[in-house]
Amino acid sequence: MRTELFAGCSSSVAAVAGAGEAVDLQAEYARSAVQAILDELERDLVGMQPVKTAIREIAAFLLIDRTRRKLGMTSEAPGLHMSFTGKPGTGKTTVALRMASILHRLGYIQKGHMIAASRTDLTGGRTGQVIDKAVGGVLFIDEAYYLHQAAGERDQTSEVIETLLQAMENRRGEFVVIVAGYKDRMARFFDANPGLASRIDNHVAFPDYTDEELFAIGALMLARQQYRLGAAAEEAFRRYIERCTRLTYFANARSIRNAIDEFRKRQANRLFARMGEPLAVVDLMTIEAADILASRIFKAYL
Ligand SMILES: Nc1ncnc2c1ncn2[C@@H]1O[C@H](COP(=O)(O)OP(=O)(O)OP(=O)(O)O)[C@@H](O)[C@H]1O
Repeated sequence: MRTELFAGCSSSVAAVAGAGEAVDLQAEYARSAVQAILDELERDLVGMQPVKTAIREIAAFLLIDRTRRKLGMTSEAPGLHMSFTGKPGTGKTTVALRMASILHRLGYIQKGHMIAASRTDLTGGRTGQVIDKAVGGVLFIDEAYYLHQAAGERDQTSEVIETLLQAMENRRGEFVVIVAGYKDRMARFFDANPGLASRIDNHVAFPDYTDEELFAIGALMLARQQYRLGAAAEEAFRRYIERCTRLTYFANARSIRNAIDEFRKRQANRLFARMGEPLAVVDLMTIEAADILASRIFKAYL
């Protein structure tokens, strides 16, 4: 039954030029240097296992596709456009940047840069210019559903989507679009824009971080800047996270980054008040519990 279905297709091994050759996938992989980016992703970003797995799978697919092409095997060009869904601060922009490097190293885009554009950057007849800038790289559109706006603005925004779709068609292979935003709003946006939805082949969901992951992200951010948490500060930071995640404007890792800046400022003021006393390196490095517990978050009724 299956052979009948495929009758007429030259899908036999012998039909491939160089069929006897063995492919050294390891060497192909090493040459692409994609492993380095995946390792960096693993090292620099806490948690996000489903995202890391999805990126690894996309990279594997593209590597195999490239290897097949090198051997002259036919296959349709892979769809490279992507959608990243998740709440604010879950790492979508950060991963999009890494994705741009992966696509570049595998030869799917010429330069590997990323242009981040919001609705304001794209409206007012500017879509073409933005696309020109993105050529050779990735066009990252955060909160893409704002392109689908209230009736009064519909003309402007539908023009953006039309221009984008035209460019995705006519300039295929020249740039990659990554649209990002909240999962439910993106789903509605895709429903309303089937033309765009049908051109996006890769969907990656970014989960919220657990409190433990947020703690590890904070510790990593501090260590990168040569700070450390004093013994009692660890507990204070955990309490901070517990409260922070309950705020309506909580934005995952971004809130943690802001918190760290806040702690650093308080530490600086605490040390400044000790003017005249000698300061040890460890003093300059240490965030104490007091630097955290003075946060407004502990005063607000939560
Ligand atoms: N898993 C992680 N480990 C370490 N740092 C992280 C992680 N996720 C995000 N960050 C850091 O948190 C900050 C916010 O991340 P990013 O801007 O990528 O989020 P986003 O999902 O694009 O947010 P938004 O949708 O609001 O733009 C960045 O400084 C990023 O490096």
